[in-house]
Amino acid sequence: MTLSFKDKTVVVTGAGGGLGKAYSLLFASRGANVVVNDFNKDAAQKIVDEIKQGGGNAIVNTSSVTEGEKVIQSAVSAFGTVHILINNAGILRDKSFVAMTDQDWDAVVAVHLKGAFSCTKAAWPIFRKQKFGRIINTASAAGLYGNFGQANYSAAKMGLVSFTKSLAREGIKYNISSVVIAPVAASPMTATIMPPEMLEKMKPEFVAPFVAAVCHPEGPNPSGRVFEVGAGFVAEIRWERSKGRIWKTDPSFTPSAPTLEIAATLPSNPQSSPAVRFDGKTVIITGAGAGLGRAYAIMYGKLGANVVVNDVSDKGANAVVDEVKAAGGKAIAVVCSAEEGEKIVKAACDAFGTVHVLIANAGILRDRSFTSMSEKEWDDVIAVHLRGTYKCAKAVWPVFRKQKYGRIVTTCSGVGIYGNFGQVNYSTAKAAIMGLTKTLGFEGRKYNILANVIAPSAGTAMTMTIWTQDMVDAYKPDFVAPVVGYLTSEDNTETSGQLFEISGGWAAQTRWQRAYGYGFPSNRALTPEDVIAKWDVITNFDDGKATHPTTPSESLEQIVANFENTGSLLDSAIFEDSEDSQLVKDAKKNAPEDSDFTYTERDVTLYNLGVGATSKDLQWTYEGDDNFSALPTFGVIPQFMASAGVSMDWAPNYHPAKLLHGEQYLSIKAPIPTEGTLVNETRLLEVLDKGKAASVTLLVNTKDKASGKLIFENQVTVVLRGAGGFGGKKKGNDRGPATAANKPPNRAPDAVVEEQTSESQAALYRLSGDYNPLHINPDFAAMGGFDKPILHGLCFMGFAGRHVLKTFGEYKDIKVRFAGSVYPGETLITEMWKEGKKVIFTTKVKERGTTVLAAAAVTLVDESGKAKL
Ligand SMILES: CCCCCCC[C@@H](O)CC(=O)SCCNC(=O)CCNC(=O)[C@H](O)C(C)(C)COP(=O)(O)OP(=O)(O)OC[C@H]1O[C@@H](n2cnc3c(N)ncnc32)[C@H](O)[C@@H]1OP(=O)(O)O
Repeated sequence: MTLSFKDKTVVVTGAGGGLGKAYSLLFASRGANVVVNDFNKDAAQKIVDEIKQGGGNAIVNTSSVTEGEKVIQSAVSAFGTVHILINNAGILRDKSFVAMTDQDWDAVVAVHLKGAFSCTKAAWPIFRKQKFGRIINTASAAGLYGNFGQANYSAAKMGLVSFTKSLAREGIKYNISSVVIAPVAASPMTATIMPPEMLEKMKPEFVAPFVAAVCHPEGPNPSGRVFEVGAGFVAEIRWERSKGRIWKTDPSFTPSAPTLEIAATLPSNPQSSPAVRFDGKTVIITGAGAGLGRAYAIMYGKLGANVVVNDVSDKGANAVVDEVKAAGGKAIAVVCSAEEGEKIVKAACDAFGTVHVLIANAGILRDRSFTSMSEKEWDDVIAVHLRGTYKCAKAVWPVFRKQKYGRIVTTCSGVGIYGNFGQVNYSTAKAAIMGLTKTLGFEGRKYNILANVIAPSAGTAMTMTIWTQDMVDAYKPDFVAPVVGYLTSEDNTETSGQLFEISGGWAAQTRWQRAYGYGFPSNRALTPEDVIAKWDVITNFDDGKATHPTTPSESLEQIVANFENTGSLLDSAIFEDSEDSQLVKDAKKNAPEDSDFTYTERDVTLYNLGVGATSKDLQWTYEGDDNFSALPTFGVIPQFMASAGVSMDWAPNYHPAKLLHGEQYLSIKAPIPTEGTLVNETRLLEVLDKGKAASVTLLVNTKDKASGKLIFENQVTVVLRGAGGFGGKKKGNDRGPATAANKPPNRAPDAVVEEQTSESQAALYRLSGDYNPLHINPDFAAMGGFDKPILHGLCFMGFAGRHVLKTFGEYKDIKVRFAGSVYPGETLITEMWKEGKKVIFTTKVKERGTTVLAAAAVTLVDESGKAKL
């Protein structure tokens, strides 16, 4: 299936370069009408020109994304409607939090959050009416995990994650999907912060196909879900919550209560000693006039704190001040919006000298379906929650830094984590707070400032309207407060940048869980169809390989590792006729994703049989034999999947049926284990242009996984017939014994062994891991120019290796050139010449007189032929 976007109109914001450009070009190439939005008219025009030259339809739009109506109207005017909106526009104003200005904060929040809101809001009625709409929002690893120097950007980007989730819930009825991606791609924006070698590997063209795949009406429809995409790597990421802990919710539930498994039926919570206290500590709580804020204030009062009770309600704040005083604490009221962070912090310092703890708790609700949500309802919620949290954190930050102590708890919500119908504004603001807090967690460490974010559920004035009385009683704010108390105490010396869900005496940690995902080869173009073909892998959390990145750099690890992924022979046409075979599936388990190779005595026996050992040689075919061992040439087996996993697709005119094994060098560094787990390190050594053919040599070091001890070194050369003539280097480097000419001396051979292979030799040998159809499938062999399937090169090398072993004893290396092919059933004649520690040999096919192994030699462990490795 080739995805077409004919008759679809796509609006791409920030499309003048980078990702936006790649989206525009890809959608246009698949037949879509594209609105190339960018404030830079020339850049946008260039892209439109390029699209038109290619026969596509596109227009320029230069409106600001905060004027979404204008952006969407341009699509309607030119093309009648809009089907797909890609909210991609973004700016960076990176600064450490201490140096960040309100302008830096506001500009980033405006372009990313308000811009996405505004464009989506304008497209929404059109999507609803036509019952089709696809929205792509652009987050970032900085948003998912927080990032040093990006408090503004992390907040905005994380806000978009929940924006997407809430839109997904609202859009489902109208076939409007929204998906959020955290892309890693080179763009004019990232060019300022990444080295050129990395940028080269992170082409925006590796992100665009994913976006096209999920926007297509027949593509996967992962609405509300989050994906990390870059450098050919794609993985879904989702929330994962610990089972958590439950406390008995009686008066013993204090910040000093250690965790318990099951509490309700247990005695009161034991207390830590010394008990957590806040004597002499000043705690600011915003929105403390009622509900959660009030419960916190009273708890801190009881524990001896100076409490700064902030609220917009004069009455509420003063009543709580009285309650705190009654509970034993000192308190003042600061009546103002949480957005007036400086004022609150100044009042705290004036009254108590400094501040030690900030609980950013103030919030409002302006719930409304997205269709009816006004811009004011959006702005007000973002202002109180997000800007309020930012302003208070910002004001308290220099105080905390100076005294090298500070504890912050900010307030998210289950809605911010999971999204909710009718709360697009609230969920966005709440998630953005999470992004901000994670960044504060990073930036604060050095100054002993710990910042955590909580998602509490409690019966408050805000939830009263939607909860039953039973629920309100069971989920008292008092049952959230002790966890907040602990997190902001001196007892917490470690936990920072974390998210906790807390409710009714229960608390759990929530973190990202990322599917292991799929790495597409980073050396060839990715298509939307490729993405769809691997969808199950991209979204598989259940294969035991999911990861838990916690920082942007941990997130990048797999993405950067994919730079080296040049594809797999197993994924290319070479094995395509065996696609459904269980053998191939099993083989794939070993490589190339992880290059481990685990084997048992059964595998050793199977190999030995595959290269001609029989039940007459019990040491090779019976694991119960005292001398049971692998033949030395078994050393080519553990590395096979790793080297076969290197794609050759980049070679000009490459055809898998035309690939032949050209040479093999194996050096045995240690006695060969008869079972175990080895690990392979593969590296490209050489690509030569031999005129008609290309020759490619790889080096694979195979080590014992547990000890790291080197067991084998292999050098593998393949000849790609028909893939030469690309103007490459013709002569290779001298690689010592791996390239030695090994000419037989001018005398009759010292020994000769003759042995017939069986008709089923290749069928047996392939079970050791080389499932190349060239050796079993007559049609595939015909494509390669053979009348019938040929024997594996490594199989007849194994025969010859056994001939030398039987005649002259153990060797520590072997090198051969595959000079001709062998058909299963043919007779091999190995002629050998002993030259000191070396045995030079050649192998011929008796029936045709053809030399099939040339320039071949082994180095004996010892000249006597008796010594073992
Ligand atoms: C990374 C992947 C991991 C491994 C995957 C392996 C998958 C397996 O399933 C594949 C197999 O097992 S295939 C079976 C075993 N191999 C064969 O049957 C190939 C036999 N060899 C031939 O047919 C020819 O030698 C042939 C066709 C190879 C060359 O013959 P000609 O074209 O006639 O070459 P010639 O004119 O003599 O020489 C041209 C230049 O090529 C070099 N050369 C020749 N034979 C070579 C060989 N076997 N290996 C490497 N280089 C070779 C010559 O030196 C010459 O180079 P220059 O011009 O610089 O002197």
